[in-house]
Amino acid sequence: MSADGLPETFDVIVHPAAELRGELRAQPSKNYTTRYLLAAALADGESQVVGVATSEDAGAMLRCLGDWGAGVELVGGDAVIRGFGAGPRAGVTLNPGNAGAVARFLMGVAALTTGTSFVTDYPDSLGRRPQGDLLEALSRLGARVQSRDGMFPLAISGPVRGGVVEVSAERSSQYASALMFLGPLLPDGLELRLTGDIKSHAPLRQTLDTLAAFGVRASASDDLSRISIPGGQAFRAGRVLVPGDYPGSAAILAAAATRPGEVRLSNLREHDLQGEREAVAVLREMGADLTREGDTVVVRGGRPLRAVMRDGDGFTDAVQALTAAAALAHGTTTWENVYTLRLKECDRISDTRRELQRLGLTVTETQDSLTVTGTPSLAGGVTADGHGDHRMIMLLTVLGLSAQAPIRITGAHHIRKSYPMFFRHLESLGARFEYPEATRA
Ligand SMILES: O=C(O)C1=C[C@@H](OP(=O)(O)O)[C@@H](O)[C@H](O)C1
Ligand SMILES: C=C(OP(=O)(O)O)C(=O)O
Repeated sequence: MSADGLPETFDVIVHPAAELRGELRAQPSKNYTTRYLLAAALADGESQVVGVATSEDAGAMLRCLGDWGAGVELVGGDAVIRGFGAGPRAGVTLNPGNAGAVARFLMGVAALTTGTSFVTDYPDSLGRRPQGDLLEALSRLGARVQSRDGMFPLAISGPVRGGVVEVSAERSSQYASALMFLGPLLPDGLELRLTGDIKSHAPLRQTLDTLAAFGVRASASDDLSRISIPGGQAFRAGRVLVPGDYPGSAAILAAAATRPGEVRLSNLREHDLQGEREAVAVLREMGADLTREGDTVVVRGGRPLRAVMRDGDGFTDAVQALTAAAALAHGTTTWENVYTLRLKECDRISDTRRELQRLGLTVTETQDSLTVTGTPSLAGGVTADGHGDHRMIMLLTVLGLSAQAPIRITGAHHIRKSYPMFFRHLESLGARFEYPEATRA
């Protein structure tokens, strides 16, 4: 049994829910947890990260930082980190599990060491995601890199001095974020030139925000194509509070909007750099009744929804949750500029099309867009593949709550990558699930 009281691996059977009603506190942000933990480890001295996520990705970051020599202690819901400053241990093999952001951020910092190796126990997911753009930038800075065609397993050795370097931001913003954690600790700092059509601006701003929270100076052009980080700086140990998580909460909001009832979701601050905050506005544009009372979003669900047409890049980790709402709306929704969804835990364009078609929906895709025609009456009664992807599992779960017959989702334990209490949270709102033995690894 895990902390959520569920078996180690399981499928989930989602039963239709007549209504969802109650109050929840949004879980801690995934993106801020990973950033604050890393920044705390890069500081000399002891930092307190208050209210850290308990997901597998947070666990992966804690494990890797410990392996590199940081002191890691969990006290209640907080992490107390004794940092290694600019000196992570050399000759260590890190395993970031299936956590893309964790892997990339650590790969950047690895250039401080005289050798760090990276392996993953998710060869079919993280093992297939591209790392070449970051490896290229590191090697241009003078690091020695080895990889399997730009993918895991890989090895990185410094030291490097810094200077001007280009990095592509077309496939992921995580490569540039990785270099932003490295830059302040290099003698010459980094002058980053982000090339290509820059994707995921919001996480880049979260990285800048994190540097500032740890006393690191950095400046960026408005379009983020130039980021300047003076060298010879130190991360300043301190106490930081992790805000609520918008990407995971987007799935709760979508569920609440598509079922009758009333759900209050707290711990979602209005002024926040998480791009997935936009899920609130998108659901409103679809016709859902969402109001805000301070940090609480109140959803009065069950109103008919209508399709929208949106550039989805600004809220990349909420696209799948919002696709569930779109699949239950009148009309045809298109998410444009979402090519990078193909490079996440699964191909979130083609795999999503396949799963929605299996549920009887009309879905089309282009290289960088996904289009779904909604139906107010979803039959259900099928088994859908979770593709080992937490956000696919969230999407299918939201649909199951509105279907006429139960939906089984395979490999549903992968929800723990980012939102271990997802099913428990929905149960507290009145949803009903069964957790049979997993039929997918
Ligand atoms: O920097 C981060 O923490 C993240 C950046 C985004 O990735 P991309 O930059 O690859 O879009 C996002 O999808 C991921 O979940 C977390
Ligand atoms: C893509 C995601 O995470 P990562 O890139 O960190 O694996 C996500 O959380 O949806």
